[in-house]
Amino acid sequence: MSANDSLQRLHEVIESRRQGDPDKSYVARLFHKGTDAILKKVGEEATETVMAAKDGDREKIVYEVADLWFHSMIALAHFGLSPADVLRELERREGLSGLEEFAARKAQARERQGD
Ligand SMILES: N=c1c2ncn([C@@H]3O[C@H](COP(=O)(O)OP(=O)(O)OP(=O)(O)O)[C@@H](O)[C@H]3O)c2ncn1[C@@H]1O[C@H](COP(=O)(O)O)[C@@H](O)[C@H]1O
Repeated sequence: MSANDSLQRLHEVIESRRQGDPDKSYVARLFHKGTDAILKKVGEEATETVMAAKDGDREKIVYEVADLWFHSMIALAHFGLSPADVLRELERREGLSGLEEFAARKAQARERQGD
């Protein structure tokens, strides 16, 4: 089973909870609470990831990144998106140097300011 398949399977479980019972499903509960609650969890898990990394705790980093990915996937689904959309964007960037992309973006911004 590839990483893509695992993410897609989790996405399908998340989607299946959209109209679920908030008393029986954590995902359904978060969908029910809405945008702010979902984004708050993404923020919390990102912070916890940073804290685990600052501690250099490799096991905790994996645990917190799993929480972060999971809650980010709920956020994606909430906005009608899926992991496939993110993977497509990462594939689009393949072979594109981050530094070159940054320089091109800066040049574009300078051109816009000159307009
Ligand atoms: N991968 C996960 C997953 N990761 C984390 N969590 C839950 O996310 C919650 C929030 O994590 P926290 O660390 O913040 O825990 P907390 O301290 O209880 O939360 P707070 O009080 O801080 O808000 C916890 O209750 C975790 O159990 C998850 N809950 C569900 N899944 C997947 O989603 C599927 C559907 O879950 P249900 O919707 O509950 O059926 C499951 O089968 C799993 O595959």
